[in-house]
Order: sequence, then structure tokens, then C-alpha cells
Amino acid sequence: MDIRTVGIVGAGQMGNGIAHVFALAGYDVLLNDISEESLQKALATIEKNLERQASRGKITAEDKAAAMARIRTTLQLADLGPTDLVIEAATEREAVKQKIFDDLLPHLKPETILTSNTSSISITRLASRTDRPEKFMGFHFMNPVPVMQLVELIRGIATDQETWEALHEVVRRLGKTAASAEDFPAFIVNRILMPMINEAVYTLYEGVGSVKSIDESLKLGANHPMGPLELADFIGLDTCLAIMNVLHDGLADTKYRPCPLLTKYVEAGWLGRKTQRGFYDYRGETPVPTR
Ligand SMILES: CC(=O)CC(=O)SCCNC(=O)CCNC(=O)[C@H](O)C(C)(C)COP(=O)(O)OP(=O)(O)OC[C@H]1O[C@@H](n2cnc3c(N)ncnc32)[C@H](O)[C@@H]1OP(=O)(O)O
Ligand SMILES: NC(=O)C1=CN([C@@H]2O[C@H](COP(=O)(O)OP(=O)(O)OC[C@H]3O[C@@H](n4cnc5c(N)ncnc54)[C@H](OP(=O)(O)O)[C@@H]3O)[C@@H](O)[C@H]2O)C=CC1
Repeated sequence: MDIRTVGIVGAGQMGNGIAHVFALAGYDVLLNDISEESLQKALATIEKNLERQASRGKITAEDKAAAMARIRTTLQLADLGPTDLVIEAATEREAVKQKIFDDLLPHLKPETILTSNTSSISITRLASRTDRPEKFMGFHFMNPVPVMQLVELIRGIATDQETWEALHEVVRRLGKTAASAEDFPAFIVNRILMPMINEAVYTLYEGVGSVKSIDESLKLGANHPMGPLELADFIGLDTCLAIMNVLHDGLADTKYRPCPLLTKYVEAGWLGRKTQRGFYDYRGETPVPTR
């Protein structure tokens, strides 16, 4: 299947990064969100990140201008009807994703491939509630999308070979590397990464270390580019908690129990960088640990 136009639902940190890399690779992009403010913020972020790449000589000024010109935005899901590929990248809540698919499907042409950037939710279950389970896949990008090389491709039980191959080809054209994962809770990356982050929150909760000592330990002692709490803030604490809940419910094992302190931060609305406060407070010049 020849994919030229891509619809992206959700213009948050993942949606804007996905729009960025598709536009740079020559695809026409239509970015959708429920809020005009989020769409405008996404365009400004894409512009800034393209400029960063241009200023470091990774792309030319012409590449940047051409990529920006390929991105259109819309508040209407129906406008995504004629696209060849849709990537849902809205909030990590199954009900939200379900409603998006319900609203979108009546407008979508039958051959369109439908995908979700979900970090953890069952692809088979999401697919089973659509009119095209054979053309449905998990298309899991990593954050920050313009920098991270990996894309996890998750096949639902009904996904057909043509769809599987079409998405591998898209990943190649983006210049990224695909890893195949079976459809079990949180797939590969988050099955391993998120329990580590949750354990770091338990380490904080039990007073074994402070935010600073935990992050420094993993950065300097295990060569991680970011400490686990800094990374949790970067991902979004709501997303981290949602993934732990999917692991806990889906695998029914207490080893995946979300740390009560993680729940408390989410209940406070301290979701990390996106709300300016999480394990660090980002409102000043430099991040300050909140514990
Ligand atoms: C939750 C899920 O479902 C799955 C996930 O995504 S889990 C999260 C996975 N991501 C990670 O683990 C990220 C861990 N962190 C890192 O790898 C690094 O800290 C980082 C790449 C984010 C930043 O690296 P850094 O060295 O501290 O910062 P910085 O020097 O500013 O950036 C490194 C390069 O990336 C570029 N960059 C960083 N963010 C960028 C962005 N958003 N867009 C474009 N380029 C960007 C910089 O321009 C820089 O480029 P050069 O190499 O040409 O100089
Ligand atoms: N954060 C990460 O590191 C990673 C996240 N993911 C996954 O990507 C998805 C998005 O995460 P992320 O970008 O971090 O989240 P964000 O919170 O940054 O963005 C989510 C966006 O979705 C929008 N949205 C909510 N409901 C709808 C809807 N019905 N229709 C259209 N847009 C909607 C939100 O709008 P508003 O703000 O106005 O509510 C917001 O702009 C999740 O499934 C997450 O698990 C995957 C890989 C990495």
C-alpha cells in the first residue's frame, strides 16, 4: 500500500514529535486535537525542534521549511477521513482512545491503516472494537521522537501481513529501526522500563534515597542518560501510572503494584514537565527536587 498522507490524533508531546518526523520524511501530515491551543503549541514545538536540528547542521533550512509546509492542523476528526494511515497519540486512557476510534471510523476509507501509539494497552482489544482489526497495529514511538531510533511494532491477533509489512516500510522511510513485540501488557520497552521507574519511586517513598541521590545513582552508576525520576517527569507521571495499572491488571502480579507515592503525585496534578511540577519543580531557572 502506498502511504502518502498521515493523520495524527492528539497533539501532545508524542503527537508533535510524530508529526515532526513524518513531515521531515516527506509525508503530508494532518494533526488533530480537541484543543486549538494544543495544536498551536504543537506547531511551535515542531518549529523549535526543527530549528534545533537545522542549527546543528542535521537538516537544511529548506528541509525545515518544507516539513513545516507539510503539516496542517484540524479540530475535526472527520477531516482525517481521506488519509492513508492514522496514528492515534491521545492520552493513555482506553476510554479516550475507544471514543476516538468510534468517532473516526465512519469517516475513514476502508483501506486506511489504523494504529495506536499506546504505551501499554492491548492492541488486540482496541482492534477488535473497530471495523478493521486486520488493518490495526500498535505503532509505538519513543520520546523524544525526533531523537530516539526505536519504533516498537505490535501486531494484534488479527493483523494481516500486508499491514505489518507496510508499517515496516514506513519505519524504514523514517530512518528509524523497528522492533517487533508481541501483544502483551506494555509490550517490550515499558514492560522493562516502567517497573524500574516504579521501583525508583518506591526507593524514594521508603526513604532509601532523595530525588537527587536516586537520579545521580542511576546516571553516574549505571550510565543512564537521565535518572529514573527525571525520566518519569519527562514521560509524564499520569502516563507512567497508567502503564503500571495496565501491567498490574493485565498480568495480575503484585510486583507491578503502582507505588502509592506515584499515585499521590498524579492526584495532585503534578504530572512532571508538562505541568511544570513532578519529582522536580520546573518553574524556576533550574529544576529543583520536590523531595
Ligand atoms: C513511555 C513510553 O511509552 C516509551 C518511551 O518513550 S520511554 C522514554 C524513552 N526515552 C528515553 O529514555 C530518553 C532518555 N534521555 C535521553 O536519551 C537524553 O537525555 C535526551 C536525548 C532526551 C537528551 O539528551 P542530552 O544530551 O541531555 O540533551 P541535548 O544535548 O539537548 O540533546 C541531544 C541531541 O538530541 C537533540 N534533541 C533533543 N531533544 C530533541 C527534540 N525534541 N527534537 C529534536 N532534537 C532534539 C539535540 O539537538 C541534540 O542533538 P546533537 O546530538 O546534534 O547535539
Ligand atoms: N510520554 C511518553 O514518553 C510516551 C507516550 N506514549 C503514548 O502516547 C500517547 C500520548 O502521550 P503524550 O503525548 O505523552 O500525552 P500528552 O498528555 O502530552 O498529550 C495527549 C494529547 O492528546 C490530546 N487528547 C486528549 N483527548 C483527545 C481526543 N479525544 N482527541 C484528540 N486529542 C485528544 C490532549 O489534549 P488536551 O491536552 O487538550 O487534553 C493532548 O494534547 C499515550 O498513549 C502515551 O501512552 C508513547 C510513547 C512515549
